[in-house]
Amino acid sequence: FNNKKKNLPPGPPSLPIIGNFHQLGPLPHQSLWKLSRRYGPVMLIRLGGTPTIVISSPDAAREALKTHDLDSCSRPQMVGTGRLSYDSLDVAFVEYGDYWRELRTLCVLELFSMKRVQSFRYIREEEVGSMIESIAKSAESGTPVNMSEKFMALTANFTCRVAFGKPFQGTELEDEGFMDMVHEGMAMLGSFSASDYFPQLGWIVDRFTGLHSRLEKSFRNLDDLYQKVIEEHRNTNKSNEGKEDIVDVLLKMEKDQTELAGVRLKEDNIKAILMNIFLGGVDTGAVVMDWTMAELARNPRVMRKAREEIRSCVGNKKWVVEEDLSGLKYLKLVLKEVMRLHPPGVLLIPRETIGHFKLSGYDVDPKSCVYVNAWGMGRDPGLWERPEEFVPERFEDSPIDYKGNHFELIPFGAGRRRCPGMSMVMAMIELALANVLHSFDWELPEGMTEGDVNMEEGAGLAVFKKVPLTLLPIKASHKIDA
Ligand code: HEM
Repeated sequence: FNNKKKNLPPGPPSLPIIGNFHQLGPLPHQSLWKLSRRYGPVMLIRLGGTPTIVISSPDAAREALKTHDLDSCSRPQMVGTGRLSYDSLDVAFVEYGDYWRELRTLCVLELFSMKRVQSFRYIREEEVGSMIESIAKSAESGTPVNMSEKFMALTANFTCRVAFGKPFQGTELEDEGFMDMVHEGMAMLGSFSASDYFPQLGWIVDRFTGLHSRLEKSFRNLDDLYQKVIEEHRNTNKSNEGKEDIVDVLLKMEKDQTELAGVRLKEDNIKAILMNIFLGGVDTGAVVMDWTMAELARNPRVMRKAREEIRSCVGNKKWVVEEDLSGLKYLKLVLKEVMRLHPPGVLLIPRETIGHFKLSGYDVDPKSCVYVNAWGMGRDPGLWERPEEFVPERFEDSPIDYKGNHFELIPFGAGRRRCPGMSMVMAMIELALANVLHSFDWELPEGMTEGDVNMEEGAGLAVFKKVPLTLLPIKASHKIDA
């Protein structure tokens, strides 16, 4: 009766019990985009018993994430995210409240501040340097490079050094299977657990399908890893003025008896924050670089133009350094175009509504789940000319950027839950790509043409290239000073 009085958003009919689950398919962002072409930019579906609003237009996204920011800024509490965040002690998946507000402030001011990003500059330069040197070996022997692997190792090394003070490659982190743990953790965060949607009986399904034990195993592996690193930090009396890693900062806060929402910060809070850094930072940065090189390999004109800009700006210097980056205008346009076509978090991180509000004239109830289809908006022919084509010039005289103010391009989200790691990750991505293009010319492996570059997407919390990208590096023909 109540629903009859409400003006609910349109949406596809749903089945009893499962709702619209059967319509999600292996790549839900693509299926939801197709459905929203039919039902409109504010669409209501049901996932099990959860009403879910799917937003697919910049106007509706602005309304939800800016006008009604406070009403839509919580997160749904899920089994996977709850377990891996030590019962919601993290910043990304915890529901809205005092704890989130205080932890978020701490992240913005302390952990991911510009000052902190700058303090990690030497790590970015060293890690990009070692990646370029390892690619140079393949160039010398004429061997194609698996770029997807290279970028993943780069972001993993960078993130481990930033957080733990040591890289992942060549340390026990590599031997203990750190990368597998991160990927499994990402899979668990992105998994659809039956308990989330069918509270009464879902747990039986989760036990039957093995999801429950997989999640427990993933939690235990990650927990052991954090524990070891925390103990190592406690046991070494290092004086690392100016070279503090994130664990150092968090342990200092614990020692200073820092409180979050009236509760003292403890080991579990530290571990939950580390989870956000690893599971938020490793895959996302790597997939952006991977998609960039794939698009450049398919579009030699763009590759040439980006490379020429870098080389004319940097000249004969061996390395592109951070001071050079502000001059690389075209590279920045290339990255906007990559974020348009390949935002890693295709549906952002789901929100949960707190209060009732009207969205484009429709009623949205509290406790509804909200997905924003950033991927769909990036490919909407009503918003972009020839949307499937890779044309960085479209941003040339446009004010649009990806920082959360232009709702047609929001790979980092918008509003109060916008990504706090943006500056940290973009500094790494720009430096790495600029050096990759400066040091080498890139060719497709023998027998391949531009049209053969596979652009299929693989399902995951960060949507990756299904087929890894392999390219042949040729040492740059221009003279580079040693
Ligand atoms: C290209 C790389 C990245 C992309 C595309 C990305 C994207 C996103 C998105 C879409 C959200 C949700 C925003 C919203 O709900 O409006 C988010 C949240 C978040 N991201 Fe990122 N992210 C990236 C890298 C990182 C890195 C490197 C870190 C940490 C070092 C990080 C930490 C976080 C955290 C902690 C949140 C939760 C914020 C909150 O709920 O208050 N992200 N990110």
